[in-house]
Amino acid sequence: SSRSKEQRILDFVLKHAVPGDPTSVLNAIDKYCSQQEWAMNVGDEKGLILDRVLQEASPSLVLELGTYCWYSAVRMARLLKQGAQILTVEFNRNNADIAHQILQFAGVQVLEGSSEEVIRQLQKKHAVDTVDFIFIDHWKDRYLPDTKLMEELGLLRKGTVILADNVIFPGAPDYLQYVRSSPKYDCTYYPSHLEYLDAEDGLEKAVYKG
Ligand SMILES: O=C(NC/C=C/[C@H]1O[C@@H](n2cnc(C(F)(F)F)c2)[C@H](O)[C@@H]1O)c1cc([N+](=O)[O-])cc(O)c1O
Ligand SMILES: [Mg+2]
Repeated sequence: SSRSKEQRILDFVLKHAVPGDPTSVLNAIDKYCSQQEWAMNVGDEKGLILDRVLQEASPSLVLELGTYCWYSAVRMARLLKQGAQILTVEFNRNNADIAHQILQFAGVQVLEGSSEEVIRQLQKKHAVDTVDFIFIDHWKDRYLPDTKLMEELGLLRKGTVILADNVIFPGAPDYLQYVRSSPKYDCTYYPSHLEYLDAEDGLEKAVYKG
């Protein structure tokens, strides 16, 4: 029996998507979450902005904070160049377990962090030097502390792109204020709407100037 909403999303994907076809996985999740049960995926409207900003950056290493049901990991991985990788961070095991099946189903390969400490372990455990593209979509009060931590650990290089979801709703006001007023970032706001709803939301791109 399906216990959680996330399990029901997985069931719908396994039933309606085409194995190895990541776009069909995205379409299935968007269909389910817009018609049956809302869920906090970045969604198709903001997803198109994510697609464009990601392709423009053409990253070799992507870090995602906040895996949830792997919608954005699948969305990004389907556009990566050969050999590029995604490190996505999720610490709520059942989310990660449920969604892991979605990932394999979509034929997408990503490394998976398992705790908030992953950021500290990136350089040692994952042999990461610097990150090229970061998609931040986890707890909104963690956006700023985690960005500052990545700065302090030297994970950002000149040109690293940080794209943050939900800067309007639920909002990350301290993060927005910080990147927009810091001389270390060039910021661009992309207006959009909350996934599957009409409420205003948007993505903020902050390019690290090194
Ligand atoms: O709260 C929202 N998102 C929070 C998302 C949270 C997800 O990120 C994981 N995480 C938390 N910390 C880490 C890390 F990285 F530290 F390990 C990973 C959590 O386990 C959860 O799966 C949200 C809410 C709304 N909404 O409309 O309410 C709309 C949205 O698009 C949203 O993203
Ligand atoms: Mg979000």
